[in-house]
Amino acid sequence: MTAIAVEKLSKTFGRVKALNGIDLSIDEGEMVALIGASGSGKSTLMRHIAGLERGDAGASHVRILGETQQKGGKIGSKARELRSQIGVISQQFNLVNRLPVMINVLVGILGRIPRWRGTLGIFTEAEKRKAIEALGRVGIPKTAWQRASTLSGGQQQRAAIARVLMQRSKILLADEPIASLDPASARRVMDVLADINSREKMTILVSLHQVEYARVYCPRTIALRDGKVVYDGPSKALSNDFLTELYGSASEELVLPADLPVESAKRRRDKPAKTIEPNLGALEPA
Ligand SMILES: Nc1ncnc2c1ncn2[C@@H]1O[C@H](COP(=O)(O)OP(=O)(O)OP(=O)(O)O)[C@@H](O)[C@H]1O
Repeated sequence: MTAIAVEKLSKTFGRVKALNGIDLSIDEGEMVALIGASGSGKSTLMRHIAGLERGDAGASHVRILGETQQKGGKIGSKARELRSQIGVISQQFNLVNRLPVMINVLVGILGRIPRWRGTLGIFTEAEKRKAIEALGRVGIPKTAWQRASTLSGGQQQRAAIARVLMQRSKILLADEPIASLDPASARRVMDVLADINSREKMTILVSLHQVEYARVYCPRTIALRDGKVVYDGPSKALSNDFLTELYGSASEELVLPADLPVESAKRRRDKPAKTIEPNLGALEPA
């Protein structure tokens, strides 16, 4: 089934045409990179797919899992329901710093439990166990009772991914998830995304500045320039020469990190990731 289908989507902010007739289709279970220089429209496209923004009036149509999310600049009647099928992570992590990691992860189920329970922060033992499992899945089960603010950037991003796992959404939109991370943390986050994609079959669209990560982790890349799709195809076909030609002077924005050990990252991706089993007894609050 098609997870994300975008037709003729345009978005104008004042005089800026942020999106200019975008057409794309992503099947369920794909992991696709979205690349482009700063200002090319990546975040704007993500926000439209997430249902957070309406496109210009016209012939546009955005469908999520076969259902209309917006059409001709109007939000569809199923949009709210569809929103729960889309998990979003971003460069900013969006965790509540003063709360324990566990509570931040449990926020992922708020859409599925009675509102009063969410408001009072009352979660069942089974829900808490699931949250710890999700933290185990992203490799940081022992951080469950730490304040979110005490985690490193890479750990915070993995906690944000655990929250999406709790949400049980079918699609994950990751808007520059590794932009503020050092290379080692960035690789760990990308490993986790690749693992979730292969094991949960979660559809992932991940925007990246660093083309090398797209090459290593995503079989397919969609490239934007000035709000238009200028490339949609296999990531391995994206040579530096091709990108320099495609982007001209803007290709400097797509710097390839020299220190990404491509081969070892590939080996890691091919190898099934280890799940760290949580030690529940050791994780009770002090
Ligand atoms: N809310 C807004 N109001 C006005 N202009 C906007 C708004 N959001 C985006 N834009 C403009 O739309 C264009 C695309 O922006 P967008 O943030 O989508 O690019 P991007 O590819 O995600 O860039 P970056 O890699 O720097 O995050 C830019 O020219 C930006 O200034």
